[in-house]
Amino acid sequence: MLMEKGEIIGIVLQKSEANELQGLIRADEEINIGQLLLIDDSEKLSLVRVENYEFLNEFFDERGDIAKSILKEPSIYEILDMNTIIKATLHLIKKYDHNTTPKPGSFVRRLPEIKSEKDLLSFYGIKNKKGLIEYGALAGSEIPLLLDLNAITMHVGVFGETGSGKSYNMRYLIKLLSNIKIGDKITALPMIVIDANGDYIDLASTNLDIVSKGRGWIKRYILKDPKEQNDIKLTIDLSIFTPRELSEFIMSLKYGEASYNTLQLNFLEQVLANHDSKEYNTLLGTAIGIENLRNEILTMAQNKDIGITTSTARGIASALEIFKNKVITRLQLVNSSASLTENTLEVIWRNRGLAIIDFSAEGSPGIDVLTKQLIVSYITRLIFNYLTKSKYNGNQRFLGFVIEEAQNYIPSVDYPVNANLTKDVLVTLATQGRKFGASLILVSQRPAFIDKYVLSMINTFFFHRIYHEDVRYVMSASGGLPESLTRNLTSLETGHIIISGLMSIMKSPALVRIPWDARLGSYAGNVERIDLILSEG
Ligand SMILES: Nc1ncnc2c1ncn2[C@@H]1O[C@H](COP(=O)(O)OP(=O)(O)OP(=O)(O)O)[C@@H](O)[C@H]1O
Repeated sequence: MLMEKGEIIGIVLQKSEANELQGLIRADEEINIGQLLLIDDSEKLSLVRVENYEFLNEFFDERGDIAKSILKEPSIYEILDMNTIIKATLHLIKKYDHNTTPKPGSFVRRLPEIKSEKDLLSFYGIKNKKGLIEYGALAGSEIPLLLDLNAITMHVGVFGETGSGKSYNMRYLIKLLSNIKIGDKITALPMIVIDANGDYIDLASTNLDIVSKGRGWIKRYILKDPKEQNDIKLTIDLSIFTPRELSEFIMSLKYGEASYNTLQLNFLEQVLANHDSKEYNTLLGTAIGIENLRNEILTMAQNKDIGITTSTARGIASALEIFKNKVITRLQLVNSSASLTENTLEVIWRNRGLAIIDFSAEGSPGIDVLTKQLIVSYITRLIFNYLTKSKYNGNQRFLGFVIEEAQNYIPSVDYPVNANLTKDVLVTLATQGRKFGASLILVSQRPAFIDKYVLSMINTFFFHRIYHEDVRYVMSASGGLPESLTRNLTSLETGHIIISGLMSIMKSPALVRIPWDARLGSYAGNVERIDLILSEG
């Protein structure tokens, strides 16, 4: 390694288990679990991760006189401080051009200062940065973590409790994926973002320049009249769905998921199946079409041979009325010439575009979870169809699909949402999509509520601070996150993230900090200080 080495902050005491060292570190050194440090054994360098640490003091004996006098006499803290040291467990993750375990007495150093690209390459032991993007900085240093863009199709999870910084991280990732430098060119990964709370919509308006260097097409899809230049009214084409799926959706709107009457469901399915799927947009997408369908059903109920009662038919008719009010009259969601189609995906691809589907109360007033699922299901199908057709025609395409509040679309059995419409198609996209260039980026506050099978297909994890309840689940699903790191996930600071998995060139989990950038931080989810706002005006 050619670069300068970081400052000495401690020494290695002994080797404990395989790949684990015990070390002593200065007490005034700010270290964090998951942070990387360098071990210097007479110029043989190794990289280690802080797996655990504790403060030790030679006076520590709770029954001793000194302990008692500490409580009586605060000034003794100074003496105590002088005699305190950090004992740390360090996990070996990389040896630089040697194959020996650092001996006791080796120096523990901070990570080096990186002054040039050459330093960066030698730090990571690589020849060039092709396909790699710089992300944040390894904790306790200014060294960016390098992420392998080519592993993004192995799917990504961004998990953390409310307020842990997921949206900011996602905005940062979108910024990076919108400014990918390849040679002299700046390009971008084509992306569709399901924006649950309007945290990304400014990227299509006031903060467009953050993402526009590598992109030629940036739009926000909303469910109200578009007023801004880059706004598009979202409409979808129902002919992509089966009669069963549409019937389940319509009956669920009235009765709740899985609480509908199967007789009604089956009958509606049968009636829809009698029509050509091309008719669905007029039949279900217009007030007249729905009126005709209702009449068709009520008339059929008169015919005793058909075998449904008038009350069954009325139940269906009333569900259709609710569907009309919620989805057609209010949201005007259906149109045979939909505003988002496979052709749109081709436009997104060609322009390295970004489509933000705004589900916030402002962009889509009155939208419910079921209708969000219908839309996500529709988009997932478009993506799958588009990418598979392109690949079979010899044109490999790539598309990143960011889904916030992923538990609403691919819930685990413990989560009180069924998501019949989205779950299967998203599982298919996760399993097969990677071959065709689909990259799922799932964002959630509660990874424990995401379907285990889908979670097992995620190969890169960005862990923010998570809830205690999620720890066990995360350990089993993420595969390979060491126990002490996992336990520490519940107390991570906002802005600190443990990154593990295929995209991280480190290959081993590491603690990374993402710098705060005020412009990137100005978004809907950003919580203003209540005291400051109240004191204004
Ligand atoms: N890297 C960071 N450095 C400093 N502050 C940050 C950082 N990331 C986020 N924050 C702050 O933390 C707060 C919460 O961040 P953010 O909205 O991204 O959290 P979240 O996990 O998306 O929350 P929710 O699940 O409720 O949407 C914001 O007010 C933001 O200002």
